[in-house]
Amino acid sequence: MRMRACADVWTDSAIEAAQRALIAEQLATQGYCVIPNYLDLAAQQALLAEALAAQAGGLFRPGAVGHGQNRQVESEIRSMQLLWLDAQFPAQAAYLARMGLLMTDLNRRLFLGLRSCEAFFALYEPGDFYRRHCDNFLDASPRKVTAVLYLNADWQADDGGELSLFDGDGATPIARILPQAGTLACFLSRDFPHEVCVTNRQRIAIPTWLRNDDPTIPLPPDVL
Ligand SMILES: O=C(O)CCC(=O)C(=O)O
Ligand SMILES: [Fe+2]
Repeated sequence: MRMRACADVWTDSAIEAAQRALIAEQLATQGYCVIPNYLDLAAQQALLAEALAAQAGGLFRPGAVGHGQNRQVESEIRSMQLLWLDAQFPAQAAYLARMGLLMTDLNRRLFLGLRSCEAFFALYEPGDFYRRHCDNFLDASPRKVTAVLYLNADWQADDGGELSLFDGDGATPIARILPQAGTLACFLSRDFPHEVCVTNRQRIAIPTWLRNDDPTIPLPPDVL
């Protein structure tokens, strides 16, 4: 039993290290990557259970777009609900810890200077969408890398809800990613305008930003 446990631990961390190396390589060469099965089934299901419990508790709030006085709930741009991750819950803590390891590795390989991470559950009900936008407009934002983890089992092409990535001028489609449970989509925040197409079924994701600002300066609680 001990041998077995050790082997499992070794295998898991070797897979994670290989995933981190692949993410770094593809961010360096093409600016984005898509990793199916980034999380194993148990970890996916634990995160989904925490998200659904929060939804049942009425903890999600409508998404808003913009900053400060321009901040608004803009249903033309985005229609969804969100809840910031909370490390008091074990599956969320494990996910954030894994993002911490990814940041460290990306810094070592690509010198990105990543220092903090923010992540939220995003809940899209049928008919919801997020029109084309950029997570880091004109490099003014500390968000350097966007990672999005999906939690939706058995997603089919006609369920809609794809993440579409566009080239820098926002005109040419580069990739369409199904929000399949366990898949991680990762891209340089400044370089890829993107949109969430209208979804035909409930769609839950964890958008995550890896940032290069100081984690000791608290983020305003409602900036998105
Ligand atoms: O859920 C996704 O696929 C992407 C979400 C997104 O672009 C965002 O929240 O900024
Ligand atoms: Fe985005």
